[in-house]
Amino acid sequence: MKQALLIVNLGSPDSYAVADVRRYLGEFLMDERVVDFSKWFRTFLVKGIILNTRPPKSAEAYKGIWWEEGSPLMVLSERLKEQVQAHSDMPVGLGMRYGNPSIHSAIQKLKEAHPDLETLHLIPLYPHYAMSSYETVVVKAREVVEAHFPDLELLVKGPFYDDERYLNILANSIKAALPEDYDYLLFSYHGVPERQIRHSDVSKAHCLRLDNCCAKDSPAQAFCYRHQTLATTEMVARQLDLKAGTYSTSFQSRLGPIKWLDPYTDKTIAELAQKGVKKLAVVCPAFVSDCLETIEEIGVEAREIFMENGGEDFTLIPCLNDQSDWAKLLADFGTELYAKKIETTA
Ligand SMILES: C=CC1=C(C)c2cc3[nH]c(cc4nc(cc5[nH]c(cc1n2)c(C)c5CCC(=O)O)C(CCC(=O)O)=C4C)c(C)c3C=C
Ligand SMILES: [Fe+2]
Ligand SMILES: [Fe+2]
Repeated sequence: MKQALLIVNLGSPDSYAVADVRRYLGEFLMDERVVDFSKWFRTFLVKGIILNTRPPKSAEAYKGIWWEEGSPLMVLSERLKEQVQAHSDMPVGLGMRYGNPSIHSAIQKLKEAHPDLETLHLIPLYPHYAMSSYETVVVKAREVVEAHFPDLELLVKGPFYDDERYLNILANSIKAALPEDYDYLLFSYHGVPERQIRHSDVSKAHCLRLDNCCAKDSPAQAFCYRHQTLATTEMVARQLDLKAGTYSTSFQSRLGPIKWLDPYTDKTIAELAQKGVKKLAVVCPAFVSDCLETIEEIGVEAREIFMENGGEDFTLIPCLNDQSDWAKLLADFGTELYAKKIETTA
């Protein structure tokens, strides 16, 4: 078999032990595309402050969501890989940007099983472009291939937030999980610092520099997480025939005192409850697998905020996880031709 498909997700700690969580957070947050300050300031912030304070709290949160087989993100990614394999003629591998199995070990495994491997189709498991998610996977995979597998051709799938098939699958999965009777649907995406949106703007004149930038056509949109998430909400809302005023977008999971994309999910949920929304549903389309950020931050913390502010019924819509139509789409992405060069802002 000369071609293989590699799907790559974010990764989780090996266990919820504090030492494993510290190691994982260290690798994650020392990534220059995640904490994008100068090396000395990143080192001071991450190694000097965050790794001395955050791991016990994060470990406790991981413990609360951990399954018998492991971290939900890992288990669901593994199940997804199996499903994709069931729909694909190519061998399918699974790698994680941080932690295990690394991208290197995933490619190694494919190469060992298929020594004649010539072409690797890489699909970062992120629908949207962000330097801290999609871009860092692509850059890492290129580094690994260049350093260890120089004869391997690497073809990269671009962000697929606007692919009609993906949007159909997402809309249908939301429809299937929405209660018959609900008041409001919130689209909550993982946040990113606003400085990262400006950094990824190739024109350096558009994103968060013009009023209403994300609604204005620009080459910057190919790399603008804010544009791509807002567009996802609108395209899904159209498919679900949602009425204005019954849905909106917010951003979750911020870290530290700098400005992240707003509106923030926690504040939005409190405000919705205070304004009289009683039955709220939340979907998290930046995540393709349920994980700490969906199960705990939305399923537990956001639910509490909603109830404390007068809400009555809270539904967390599951991620696409290992559902068959989604796995088939990934297999189809793998067999389609991605010979065009995928640019990054790197
Ligand atoms: C500067 C910090 C962070 C940026 C920027 C960031 C972007 C980003 N992250 C995801 C997806 C996931 N993040 C997850 C967990 C997580 N994220 C951060 C920080 C940043 N993320 C931290 C510190 C953590 C760990 C948990 C914690 O301590 O709170 C996860 C879940 C992982 C799991 O094991 O379940 C995902 C998935 C995206 C898509 C993104 C940019 C768009
Ligand atoms: Fe994150
Ligand atoms: Fe934008």
